[in-house]
Amino acid sequence: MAALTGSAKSTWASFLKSIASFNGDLASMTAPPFILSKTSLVEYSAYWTEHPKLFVAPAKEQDPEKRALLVLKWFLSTLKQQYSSRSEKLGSEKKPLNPFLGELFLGHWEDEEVGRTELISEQVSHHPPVTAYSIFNEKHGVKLQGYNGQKAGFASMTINVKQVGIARLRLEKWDEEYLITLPALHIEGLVYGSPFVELEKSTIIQSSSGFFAKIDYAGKGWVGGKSNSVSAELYDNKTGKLLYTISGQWTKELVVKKAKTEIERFEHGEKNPTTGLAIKPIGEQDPLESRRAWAKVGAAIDKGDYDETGIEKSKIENAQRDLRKKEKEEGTTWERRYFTAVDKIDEVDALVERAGKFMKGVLGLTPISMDEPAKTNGVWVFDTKKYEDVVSGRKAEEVRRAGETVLE
Ligand SMILES: CCC(=O)OC[C@H](C)CC[C@H]1O[C@H]2C[C@H]3[C@@H]4CC=C5C[C@@H](O)CC[C@]5(C)[C@H]4CC[C@]3(C)[C@H]2[C@@H]1C
Repeated sequence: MAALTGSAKSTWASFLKSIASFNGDLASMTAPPFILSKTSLVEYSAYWTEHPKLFVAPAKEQDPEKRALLVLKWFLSTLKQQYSSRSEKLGSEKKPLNPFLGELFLGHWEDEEVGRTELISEQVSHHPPVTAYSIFNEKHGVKLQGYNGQKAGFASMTINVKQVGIARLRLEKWDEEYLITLPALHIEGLVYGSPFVELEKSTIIQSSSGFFAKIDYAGKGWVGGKSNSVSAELYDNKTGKLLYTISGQWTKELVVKKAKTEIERFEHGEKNPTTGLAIKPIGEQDPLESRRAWAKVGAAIDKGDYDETGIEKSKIENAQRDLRKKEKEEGTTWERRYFTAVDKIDEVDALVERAGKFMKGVLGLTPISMDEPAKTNGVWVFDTKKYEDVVSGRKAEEVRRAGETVLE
């Protein structure tokens, strides 16, 4: 985005002042119009699998060590989509719409090689905002599910965001599960009115077959480093041996090494184009589906009519307030359509413990710990029974088959 001029500059300056008194809830901030996106945060779950072939590849590999490397490669390939695709498309990071409780984003990717990969994303909590998702490719038995929220702070003209929640990848064919933690990030470029995401600190991937990856993130401020730098190490839990490293920039090229020898380079962008997500035409969507629910707000944002944006947003927010009031009076709570909150997930706890032992015992690092469930109003799991009820009830197949528009 070109440097700000005129009124945009002054509104941005007052916006920056307002962030300084920021209370930690990103969604509550009223950002200047030009930074508003018409995309709701509930859509961001789709960034996990815009390369369906990479998502499914581990299921086809019978060697567990190579499978763990393929999962690491897939994970690293999602970072560019998750954290820099909006800057690339729109010129800077934008502020997503704050999803209302129960908001849905449903779609699928059709790939000639790996078939259909289904996406279900639901805003399972509004205070604090938490999105839960389930993404699965039945044909290859690959299932990703997870949930996430954000704890944000503001310091020296930077918004610091810690992600709460986890992602879990399950490979049915190998009866294998991977625990994936989420990177911390901060928003740079605020002072220029051109915000973008930089990742920081580190995350891990722990596989139930005994492989552990540690992924370190850094930006250009880092020892002569470049922006969007990443360095990952894949270990064998049993022997403690370092098997592979993958390093480079998560927005550009990554180099895979076995021990010290380079064995592969891979990158994204034109060489590895993403697959378009197919969603139902708005007219056929459920009223809770994001693009239908926010259609009038999106149209107002497209027109640049910020008064109308505000009016249409308030209609949605007031309807939500009335719903919450009614539930309170009736002593009911909103029925999540696809997800259920539980206190704990035994498989996850086992992977957290295994990772912690390896980090402390072999790597001399502070073990990871799970966020308290209260931070995300529970630990959210995809409820297959609820899903099947919806599918059978809705005969979703026929509706889905009726012409779909593939997005850009
Ligand atoms: C609140 C202040 C404000 O509006 O500033 C405007 C600026 C655009 C900066 C703040 C917004 O920046 C956006 C970046 C968003 C994250 C991007 C990617 C992901 C990964 C995804 O898997 C989960 C969600 C997450 C963490 C997004 C969370 C919301 C972020 C931080 C937006 C900020 C409001």
